Amino acid sequence: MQTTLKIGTRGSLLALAQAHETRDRLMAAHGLPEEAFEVVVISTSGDRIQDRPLSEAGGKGLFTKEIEEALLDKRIDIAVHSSKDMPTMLPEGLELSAFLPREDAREAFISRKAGRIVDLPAGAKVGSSSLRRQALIRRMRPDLDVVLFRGNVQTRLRKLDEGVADGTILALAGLKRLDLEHVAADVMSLESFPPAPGQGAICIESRIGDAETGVLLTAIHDIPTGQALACERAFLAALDGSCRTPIAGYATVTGDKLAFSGMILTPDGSDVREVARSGLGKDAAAIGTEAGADVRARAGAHFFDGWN
Ligand SMILES: NCc1[nH]cc(CCC(=O)O)c1CC(=O)O
Repeated sequence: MQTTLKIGTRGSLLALAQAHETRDRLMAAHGLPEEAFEVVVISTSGDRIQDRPLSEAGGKGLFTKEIEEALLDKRIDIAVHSSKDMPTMLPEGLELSAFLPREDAREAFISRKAGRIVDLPAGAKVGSSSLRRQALIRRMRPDLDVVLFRGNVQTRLRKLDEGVADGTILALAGLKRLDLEHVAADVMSLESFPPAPGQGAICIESRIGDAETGVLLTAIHDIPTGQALACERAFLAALDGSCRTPIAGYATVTGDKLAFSGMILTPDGSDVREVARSGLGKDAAAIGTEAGADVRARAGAHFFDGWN
C-alpha cells in the first residue's frame, strides 16, 4: 500500500479504543506497520449537544453525519462506529462493509448505593438518556426516578460520583474496551434487560465500490456478527426504529443457525411485546423483518400512541 489508510472516528476514549482495535486487526491481518494507518478524529453534533435527549435533538444520525461527510469527501477511507449508534438508513454511496467479532452485549448497572437495580431504595434516581433503558428501568422499578443523563462513559461515571444520580446503566462492552469493567456493580441478563440492536458490535463504514478498501476489510469481517447485525438492524428498520422508540433486539449465530429475541415497550414500561424467531443465518435480514412485522401487528396502533 503506497498511501496511508485514513480511519475516521469520534474523539471519545471509547471511539478511539474502537478505532485502535480496528487498526490493530488490520495490521495483524495484513502484516502492515502502524505507519500504514492514520486515525482521524472528527467532532460530531452528537458530541457537542449535551443538554437535550438525542431523541429531541435529531436522533441517531447526530453521531455519524460529519464522519459520513468526511467519508464521501474522501478525507477518510473508513469510519469506525458502535453499531448501536448507526441509523438504519445510510447516506447514498456508503455501506456497513465489516463487523468485528462482537463483545459481550449485556448491560451493566453501576452504582455506589446498591448492588442491583432491585436493591435501590424507592425514589432513587437512575440516570439514562436512552428511551429503551428508561422504559426497561420503569418496567422493573416503576417507583424509581429516571433522570436525563448524557455524555460519554467518563462523564456519566463522574456524574454518579457527584451525586447527580444514584445509579446508571452502561453497555458492558464499552466498559470492557475502556478497562472499566470493575465499575459494574451488576451485569444484567439479556432477558431482564435486553440490549439495543447492535450493542457490543463495532462496525466499519466505507464507500460502495471502493474495491481496494473492501479487500482490506474482508480479512477482519466476522461473519456471525454480520449476520446477527443484519437481523437486528432489519428488526429495527421494520419498526421504523429511531432514538424515539424503546426497542431491544439481540441475535446470536451458532454455526449456520440464528436465534433472535426482540422487545418493544411503551415509554413508561407498563406494556411490552416480545418476539422470538430462529432460522438460518443466511436468512438473517428476513428473520428480523418478519419479527418486526409480527411484533408490530400484535402491538396494534394504540401501542405506539405515546411514542411521538
Ligand atoms: N450511545 C453511546 C454508546 N454507543 C455504544 C456504546 C457502548 C459500546 C457498544 O455497545 O458497542 C455506548 C455507551 C453505552 O451505551 O454504554
